[in-house]
Amino acid sequence: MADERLIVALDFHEMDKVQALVENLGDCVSYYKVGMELFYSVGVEVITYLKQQNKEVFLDLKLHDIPNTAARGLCSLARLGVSILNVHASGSYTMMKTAIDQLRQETARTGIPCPKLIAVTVLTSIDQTDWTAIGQKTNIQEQVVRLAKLTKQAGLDGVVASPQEAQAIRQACGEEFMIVTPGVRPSGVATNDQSRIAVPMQALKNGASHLVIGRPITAAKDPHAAALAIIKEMEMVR
Ligand SMILES: O=c1ccn([C@@H]2O[C@H](COP(=O)(O)O)[C@@H](O)[C@H]2O)c(=O)[nH]1
Repeated sequence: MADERLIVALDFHEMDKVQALVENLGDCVSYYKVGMELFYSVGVEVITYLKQQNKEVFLDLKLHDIPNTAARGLCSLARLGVSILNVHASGSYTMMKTAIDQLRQETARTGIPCPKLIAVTVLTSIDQTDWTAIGQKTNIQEQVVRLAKLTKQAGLDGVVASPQEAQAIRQACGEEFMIVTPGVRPSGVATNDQSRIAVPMQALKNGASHLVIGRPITAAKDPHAAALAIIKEMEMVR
């Protein structure tokens, strides 16, 4: 049976690959993430398909723009009926506050269910070398916690962060705050371009509310078996 804390990233650009994977995983996965590759290739069709399959959708387009543009973009995306949308926290407190206020007003006005809005802190692919090269002087964890607190103050529902920072965010932002963690790799599986990683059990122990996992499932020889093994590991932490 599905563990609602697992979100599988559908990083494909063809609908037939999406359909094959969703059929293969069946009832063991109830939540999918649609990112730029898939949405820019296929568009709304993939959201319609996943909702027809009774799946929840995290539409991961990571908006990063001036407050009005980001907020209006989110209001347009909310019409798709997805469960989670996101922005970059580095877009500023003002952008996040404008975004959540307008999203709540617009969904209340139109009767559309309001999606959760979360903010990306520091991408899980970024390591200390990348971090220093873009001119950052603080350590990554301090910056992640700073952005998580700002996200909470702006009124958003949670953040995207690495499992390595989940414990510090949980302490700073409380039990109700969503902590969605990509950068999850079962033991012995390729890390690919991820840097700040943890195994599924550790991510949950650190306080993650949801795990986003793509290639360890989608690129596995047997995706169904890979998903079941991850779910079994996750079930050890409740
Ligand atoms: O900081 C971030 C934000 C988003 N992602 C997304 O999560 C998945 C991870 O896929 P894997 O194949 O498990 O690495 C991917 O869609 C990213 O765009 C992230 O990895 N890190």
